[in-house]
Amino acid sequence: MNILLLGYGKMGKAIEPIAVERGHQITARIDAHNRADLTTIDAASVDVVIEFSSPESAVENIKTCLERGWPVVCGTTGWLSHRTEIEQLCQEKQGAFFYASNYSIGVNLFFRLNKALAKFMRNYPSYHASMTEIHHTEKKDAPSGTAITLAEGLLENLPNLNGWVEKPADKQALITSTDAIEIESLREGTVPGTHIIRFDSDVDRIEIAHVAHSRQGFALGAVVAAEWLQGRVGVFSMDDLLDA
Ligand SMILES: NC(=O)C1=CN([C@@H]2O[C@H](COP(=O)(O)OP(=O)(O)OC[C@H]3O[C@@H](n4cnc5c(N)ncnc54)[C@H](OP(=O)(O)O)[C@@H]3O)[C@@H](O)[C@H]2O)C=CC1
Ligand SMILES: O=C(O)C1=N[C@H](C(=O)O)C[C@H](O)C1
Repeated sequence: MNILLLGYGKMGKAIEPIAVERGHQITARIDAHNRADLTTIDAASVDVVIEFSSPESAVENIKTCLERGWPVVCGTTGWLSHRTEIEQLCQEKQGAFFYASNYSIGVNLFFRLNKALAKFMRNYPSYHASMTEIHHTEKKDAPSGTAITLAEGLLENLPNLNGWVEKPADKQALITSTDAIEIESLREGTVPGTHIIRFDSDVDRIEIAHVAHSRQGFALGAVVAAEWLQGRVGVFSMDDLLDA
């Protein structure tokens, strides 16, 4: 495949060697400085775009690619208030759009474990769910896209909860609102991505965690999604890929 890397920061640079190793070519590397090239590159020279840019630029980037007829694998987080708009454009253009808040297989297994645990905890209302996510200090959005997906998985399965809230930075202890999941976002060093789900009662705690050791898992997942998307039309997620 000929891949256009849209966003050539930490993720774009992690994706490139994996894509090449798997036999693909990088047609172009686009960042904020040469973004104008997106409209001039020969459309036929691109089989798929892998988009990891920034919350502020993702929507325009995706729209430009769909307008140009390019399938898009998007990993950028923090833009989902525009999701419906993008999905409608994809449908209108008969295009292909793949989105995941997290492309690593491990996190996608963890999403399923999280839902299963939530279902199990439904009958134990004395336990209250909360979450901590830890990322590197360059991360622009909070909570992480992955944390929001995890919160949605809990909310689907715990009817006594009515939403999620961000834990204020100056608050000491997590918990104890009974009807919302509190999400704590910590920014430390170069941490690639850690997510911890807790169920606390007055007497104990049940905890599950996913810890990424590097960006390799995210990058490999994005390339596999790009391969899978070839020849498909529609809007897709990791569940479509994993269950195919
Ligand atoms: N779904 C997943 O599995 C994962 C998602 N992410 C998400 O991916 C995104 C990118 O992460 P990361 O690579 O760490 O971020 P970086 O900040 O390291 O890189 C962002 C890149 O996007 C470029 N960029 C900024 N604005 C534009 C624009 N208008 N058009 C084109 N490119 C632009 C930057 O260019 P310049 O350097 O010139 O400013 C830079 O090359 C984040 O939203 C992050 O949360 C990250 C890891 C995994
Ligand atoms: O910005 C990051 O680095 C990451 N972002 C994604 C998110 O917001 O969930 C995925 C991963 O945790 C790394």
